[in-house]
Amino acid sequence: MAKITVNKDLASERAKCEFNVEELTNYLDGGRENTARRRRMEDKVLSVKELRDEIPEEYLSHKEKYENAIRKAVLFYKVQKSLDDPNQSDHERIRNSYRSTITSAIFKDNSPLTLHIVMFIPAIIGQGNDEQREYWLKRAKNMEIIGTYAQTELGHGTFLRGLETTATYDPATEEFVLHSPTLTAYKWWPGGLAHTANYCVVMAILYTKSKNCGIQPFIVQIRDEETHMPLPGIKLGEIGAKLGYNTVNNGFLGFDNHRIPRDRMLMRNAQVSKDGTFTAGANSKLTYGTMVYVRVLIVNNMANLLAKAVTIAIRYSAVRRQSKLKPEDPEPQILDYVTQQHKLFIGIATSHAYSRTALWLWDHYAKVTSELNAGKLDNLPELHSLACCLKVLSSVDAAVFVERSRLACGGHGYMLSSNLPQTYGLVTPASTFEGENTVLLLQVARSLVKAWQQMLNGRQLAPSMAYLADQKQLDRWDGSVNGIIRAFQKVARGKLAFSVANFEKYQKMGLSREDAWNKASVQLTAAAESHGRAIVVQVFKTETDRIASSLSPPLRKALDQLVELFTLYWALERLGDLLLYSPLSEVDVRDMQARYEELLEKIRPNAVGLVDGFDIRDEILNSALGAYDGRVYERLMEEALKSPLNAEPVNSSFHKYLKPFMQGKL
Ligand SMILES: CC/C=C\C/C=C\C/C=C\C/C=C\C/C=C\C/C=C\CC/C=C/C(=O)SCCNC(=O)CCNC(=O)[C@H](O)C(C)(C)COP(=O)(O)OP(=O)(O)OC[C@H]1O[C@@H](n2cnc3c(N)ncnc32)[C@H](O)[C@@H]1OP(=O)(O)O
Ligand SMILES: Cc1cc2nc3c(=O)[nH]c(=O)nc-3n(C[C@H](O)[C@H](O)[C@H](O)COP(=O)(O)OP(=O)(O)OC[C@H]3O[C@@H](n4cnc5c(N)ncnc54)[C@H](O)[C@@H]3O)c2cc1C
Repeated sequence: MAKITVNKDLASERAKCEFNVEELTNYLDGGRENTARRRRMEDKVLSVKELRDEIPEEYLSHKEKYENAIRKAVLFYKVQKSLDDPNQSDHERIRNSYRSTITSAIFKDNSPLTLHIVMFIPAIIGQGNDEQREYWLKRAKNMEIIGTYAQTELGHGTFLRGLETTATYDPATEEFVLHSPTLTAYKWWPGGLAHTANYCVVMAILYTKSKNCGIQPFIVQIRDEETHMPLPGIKLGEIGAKLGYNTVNNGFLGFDNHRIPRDRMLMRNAQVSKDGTFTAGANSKLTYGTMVYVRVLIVNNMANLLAKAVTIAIRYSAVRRQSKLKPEDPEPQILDYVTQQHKLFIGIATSHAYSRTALWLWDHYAKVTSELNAGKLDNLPELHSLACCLKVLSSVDAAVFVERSRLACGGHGYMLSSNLPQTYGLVTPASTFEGENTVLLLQVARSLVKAWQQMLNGRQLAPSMAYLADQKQLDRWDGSVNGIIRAFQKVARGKLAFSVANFEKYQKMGLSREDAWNKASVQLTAAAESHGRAIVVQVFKTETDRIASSLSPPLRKALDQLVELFTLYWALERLGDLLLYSPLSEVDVRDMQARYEELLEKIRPNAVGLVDGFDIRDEILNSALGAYDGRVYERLMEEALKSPLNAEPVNSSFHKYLKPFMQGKL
């Protein structure tokens, strides 16, 4: 194997690291064996030369990008399938894949098969009855059919009860007639819908016996299995170029009285019998289950994407030298500027916070799902609320800290060859898809207001909201991490009390419940956000304490520093709230600021070790700035030379336009 020459600054950073990087990687993976398994899988995928791009994706046309993505998606699927362990349960498979970022080595802008894996198959599992699962899952898992999840319409994404696509049952033929009555009823956005999928789960308003029976899922064939032509009565296309996700093949779909057999309604929850009788499910919101599942997965996805961005930015900051700290000294590494540490170390801590939270949430999701399967629905509302608030916080924080990582790389962060802009393109839509963030915060607020009323009625609250019933004053600020967590809970409680009071005040003033809710909604979403912050900080601390207790002291210390940094960062960001709702004094604030700065200093020697610990290979980082060897300038030039414009010394446009223009002939 060729010897790698590592940039000397990066090499000396690695020599400084106080803990064992491999131990950190094992901790993140959940054990040495998991690290080994992940690496074996990466080795195997990366050994397939055809999965690499010869021409960087960014220089392909829109059409070529899609065709290239499909070529790789098929090959990638086959390699992955050959590595699949059939003895793993679905729960284990997903949990074990939480640290896998290998998809990024193949697609800078995501795969056109994502929706098949992430939503189509889970929708069949969650919404199909036993018979339907038996038939459709086999076909979907063997990739005999490719599907997507078609819910959003041109006119409605958030408000599902406002969807316009109808599925009207015709008992004479025992068929549903799918129809898009208006342009705004067209399905719009589903990934893979344009040219990839031949089936999809369509969410439509069911009408039977002339009654609106709410939104129900239908499995609908949209293309011929042989020719791939759209079926009669189906209008399909691609929605066009976007900020990111350009290889995901998002599409539109319209129905012109398209008929499907009765057994294509996914009937795990609600059913329509042959004569058109509708039987409702135990809870109509079980139909929204696929979204809850993906919201849970998104938390982890955000942690992984942020780990990528911050790895690139930290390594670059160790290599890049700029300006002067002291006139007599050489230019320092930009990582020595405390402002740079302030920009980036929080990204490392945030990725850790959400990867711990994501695992905690996944286990909780699995527990509640098995309860739901046994007909116990009590914990569904709390799961919905948790999935909403953690999806919101993780997507907002990831977008902020990925963009901050990009900005921290100066001009070079603007280059596509840094892979930071594309990474931003992958995180930012998560604030919109699977439930627009404000809307989801309002769902969280709704559950909090309900909990508040339950508390006033002396009823027990769901565990994640139990702190609301803690009436004890926080009479002394002790500044400890646990003390700050309690203060965050007080903030959430105080903001909720304030927004409930406002909501009630507006109603007493004569506003309808709905108008009062709307008027109080800025405060309500702020309370929901604070509730989410309190949960993330607490889960990060308790899960780190629980899992890291067996680690070596130096690694334990480094992880505790990240937990403390994360806690202090948010305390300082939310000073106004803490001053309002906790006994924080000016002296305490100054103390926190000093501790925060000390922490940056303590983390500084470990910064490169911490991102090395994420163990994200160069092929996955896909970045001229972030490669392990730190050959930043050489790689930037190598990538620049790949620009098609550099293939010839004089471009033909010179002769065609520039020259005649400069000579006054044009
Ligand atoms: C298998 C995978 C394994 C490995 C992964 C491998 C490879 C992939 C690699 C990485 C991928 C990993 C992760 C994913 C990352 C990225 C994702 C990729 C692509 C994303 C593509 C995007 C897809 C989509 O966007 S699909 C469309 C999503 N749309 C939405 O989310 C719409 C949002 N709107 C709503 O949900 C609802 O309209 C609403 C806002 C909730 C309101 O609904 P409604 O009006 O009906 O309800 P009310 O407000 O009146 O509330 C009534 C009542 O119901 C309760 N409620 C609401 N929702 C739920 C629910 N879901 N569950 C339970 N209960 C619910 C609500 O709280 C109210 O209760 P109360 O009356 O008691 O107050
Ligand atoms: C990259 C990407 C991939 C996607 N993939 C899919 C897919 O595979 N399948 C699919 O079905 N959909 C998909 N979607 C669609 C996505 O789910 C919707 O965009 C999302 O649910 C938001 O709906 P909307 O676009 O209609 O926004 P809107 O609901 O119109 O939101 C616009 C604004 O109105 C505000 N607003 C709306 N309702 C309220 C309210 N009640 N109270 C306060 N404010 C409100 C929002 O906060 C926001 O500021 C995808 C979207 C993106 C960006």
